[in-house]
Amino acid sequence: MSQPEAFGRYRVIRRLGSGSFATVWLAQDDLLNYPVAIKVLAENWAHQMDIQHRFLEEARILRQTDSTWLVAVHDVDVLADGRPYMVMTYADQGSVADLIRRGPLPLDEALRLLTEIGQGITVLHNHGTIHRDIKPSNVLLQSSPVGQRVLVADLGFAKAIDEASGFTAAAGTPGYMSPEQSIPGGDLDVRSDVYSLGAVAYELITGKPPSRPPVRIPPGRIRPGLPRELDDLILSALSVDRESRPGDAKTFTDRVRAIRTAPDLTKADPWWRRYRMPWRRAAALVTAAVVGMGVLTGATGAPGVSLTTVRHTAQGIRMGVPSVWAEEFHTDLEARPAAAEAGAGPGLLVATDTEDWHSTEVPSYGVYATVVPGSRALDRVADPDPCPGTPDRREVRTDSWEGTVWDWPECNGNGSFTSAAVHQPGVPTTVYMEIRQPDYRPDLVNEIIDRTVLS
Ligand SMILES: Nc1ncnc2c1ncn2[C@@H]1O[C@H](COP(=O)(O)OP(=O)(O)OP(=O)(O)O)[C@@H](O)[C@H]1O
Repeated sequence: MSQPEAFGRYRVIRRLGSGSFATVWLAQDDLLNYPVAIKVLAENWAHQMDIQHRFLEEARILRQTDSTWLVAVHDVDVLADGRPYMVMTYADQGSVADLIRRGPLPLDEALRLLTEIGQGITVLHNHGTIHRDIKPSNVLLQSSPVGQRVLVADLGFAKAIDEASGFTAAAGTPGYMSPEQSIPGGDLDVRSDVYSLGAVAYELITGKPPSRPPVRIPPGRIRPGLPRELDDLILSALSVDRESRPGDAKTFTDRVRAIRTAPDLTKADPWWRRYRMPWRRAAALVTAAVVGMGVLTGATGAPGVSLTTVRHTAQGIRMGVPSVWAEEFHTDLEARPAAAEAGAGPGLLVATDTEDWHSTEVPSYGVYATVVPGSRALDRVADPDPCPGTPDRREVRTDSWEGTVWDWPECNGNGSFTSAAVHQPGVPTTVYMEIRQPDYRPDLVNEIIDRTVLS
């Protein structure tokens, strides 16, 4: 759409962006000398009555609710060609999605934003409306004399609560929408929005949206040191069973507020979290802070590979991991069933993707290690079939370690998979390891085992 000169008395300045149904323009109200955002329904939708109805319904809800926490609609009108438009508050500071992209937010700021978003959704729930598409890009930010203000926007999917309990078409954004929203015909209530609030909370705090439901990894695993109540609240909001979620946006928001005002909150945020920096650097600092990390470069038995030493003090284990794999870590990952049955506790994982480590259908490269009491043979601790086919079996014997290794040089199209059970000569403690590599290198497996130290 080329830039129009004006919509009524509003002089167009520039395009702010386009979504699936509309284009939004920045314009100036010359009469009141004030900037506004104007959302115009796209031409190809303007003659579809249901879309036009939904567009006007969005404007009506925003006009009727008239809340500090929601984008306000000042006016609606129709262009000569039949396209309706609405005149809204201009959010001059982008969206929460832009903010998250810039790096981790200090915990207090993340919780402030979450409280304000929750207040906006509470206003909608009190009005009898379910938003159905809460996500960081639909939460806008506006500067105000008292600082930055949240404006919940984009009610294009919003629905009256009493209509939503009957047949409801699937709508929402994957990653943020509740499991029941993806079922066409499913009946919805305000707890679908509570799920999305949980997903936004997860992303505000960790920098990434939660995995597909069921979500099992608490945000505190990714950002250690969070108050326990916050982990519990976010995981409960993300429950597949909506009975286990907080009952509505107000209940959720009240709990966020209580966590935010608890006296020891600042202790949960180490000094370096109070500064903005790219997520990757912050993640490296988390690794350093929690497991203790040093980088070993130079001569290693595996040429061309620089190893990062990671140490997990509580489990008394130290490992060398190729630095390029040391992107994420998990200090407490449950072992696979066979190792767990043999007595293995949760172990240390350092990998490119820690979320789906146990699925060999998903690419992830790294090392997992856990300790099993006693001298255990590999076939007593390793799953026999993490990958299709029969593994290559070999024995390892170094100065420090002896044991057995199974290698699947090619596993489900996602590189190689190695299981190993090793112990120090004469010491009745077994280390069970899994190593996943993009290209199979047995010399690197040997190197990783050789450098592992138990204390
Ligand atoms: N009131 C506003 N002030 C400033 N920018 C806005 C405002 N409303 C929308 N925008 C921006 O305009 C763009 C288009 O918004 P729109 O709501 O049409 O779609 P979207 O949310 O990006 O996508 P979709 O509707 O497909 O989910 C977005 O970049 C949005 O941030």
